[in-house]
Amino acid sequence: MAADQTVHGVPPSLSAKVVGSFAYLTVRDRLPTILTKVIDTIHRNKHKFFEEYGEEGIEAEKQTISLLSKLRNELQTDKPILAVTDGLQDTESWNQYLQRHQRLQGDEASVSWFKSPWLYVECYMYRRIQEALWHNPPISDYDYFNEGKTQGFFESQQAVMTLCTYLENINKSMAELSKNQLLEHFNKLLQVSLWGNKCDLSISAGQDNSQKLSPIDSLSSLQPFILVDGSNMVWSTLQRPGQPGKTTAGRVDVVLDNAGFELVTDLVFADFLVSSGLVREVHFHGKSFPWFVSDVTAKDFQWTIRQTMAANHKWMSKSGVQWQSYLKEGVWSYHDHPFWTQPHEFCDMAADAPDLYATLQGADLVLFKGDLNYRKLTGDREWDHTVSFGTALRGFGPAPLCALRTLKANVQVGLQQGQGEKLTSQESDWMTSGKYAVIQFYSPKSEQ
Ligand SMILES: O=P(O)(O)OC[C@@]1(O)O[C@H](CO)[C@@H](O)[C@@H]1O
Ligand SMILES: [Mn+2]
Repeated sequence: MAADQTVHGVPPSLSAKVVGSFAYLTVRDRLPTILTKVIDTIHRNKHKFFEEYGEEGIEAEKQTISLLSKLRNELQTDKPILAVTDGLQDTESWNQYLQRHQRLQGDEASVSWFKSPWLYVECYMYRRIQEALWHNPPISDYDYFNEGKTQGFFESQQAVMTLCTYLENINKSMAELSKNQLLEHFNKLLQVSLWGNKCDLSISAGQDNSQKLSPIDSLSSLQPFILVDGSNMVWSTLQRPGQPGKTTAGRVDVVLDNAGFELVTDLVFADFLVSSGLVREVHFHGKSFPWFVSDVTAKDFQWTIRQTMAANHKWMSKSGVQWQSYLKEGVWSYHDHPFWTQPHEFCDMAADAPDLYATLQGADLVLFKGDLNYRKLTGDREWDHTVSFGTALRGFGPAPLCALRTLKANVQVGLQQGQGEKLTSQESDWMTSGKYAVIQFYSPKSEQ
């Protein structure tokens, strides 16, 4: 697919080649800032590497920083995108993707940071950071974003306690709840998970943006900022009125986004789905290495549950213990397929990661958290706002799905006629401020 023109009705990819665009400002300003913070973090932890690995640790720190400084220079001087040179399992896939773009864009020189699709170069930066660590074994498994993710969790403690208390009050009266009361709690916790996505360290280039306000009390004031609300279709997808051979509750897959408070909101929602009997099992999908500053890795997932268990707060620790046992029983499971840390638009998944596509086809509902997932669902292209979500998905539809996203990039589809123009006239940055959100549902069945 040519990246910079409308072909067969598919518009161009967002790109930094458009001077002044959000993609341009991200590649010019925010990505170098994030990269510099990674370099500073590694340099600041030099003593830890020495304590743990002696001189080898010091040498590894030095070599890593030199590789990352070279990467930053490539980025800032718009050099050609280079092949990945490490031995990770997805190296071949990344280099095939590069060759695909080199064929599309004509030659190697034109596949550069400011001339290629924004989605590609932003994902590529995070993969090159991992490559630098991979080349320096003593510190290869160091998580250079860990400090920001753990700080985000600790700074949100008040909100976490409020949320776990709210969950406990629901769970202890679950048997007496009417269907309407259940629906009310469902909608509230779905929206808490939606707004948890505001806590994203990539958009803030690492600046703290933990949850300070009560996640429940602030819902009504946030309601007007939900631009598309498909909650009712999410709810009805989970009802199983005598579906042939499917009397038991279903399976929900959650494609996670950020660690910290957002992850807690996802765990609380998943707890409610199981404890209410709506859902039999939940599969969580995270990232296999540090990604977009605050995205969840396996270590973050386990750490967050352990921290919640160990909290000096009755309902937090009760929740953490429950979550640990869900994992042990297999009611919950955690997966981290390499595809989630590759640059592909999701319409490529069936071809490029058929095993993952088949896994998602086993779900009754797939929730996609956050902005990057939304960009990949819609291909990060310059769609008109009134194009339907189904059109933008371009055939991606392993199961009924719902995007829970606060808007932090200038791609948004499925709006009413005039809705985008009205928002632009009121607030020019409505697509990138993180103030607005969508609960956007799509079912492949509805298209048959
Ligand atoms: O997926 P998330 O965590 O909600 O957001 C990811 C993000 O911060 O990174 C990109 C900007 O650099 C945008 O996709 C978005 O702003
Ligand atoms: Mn993220």
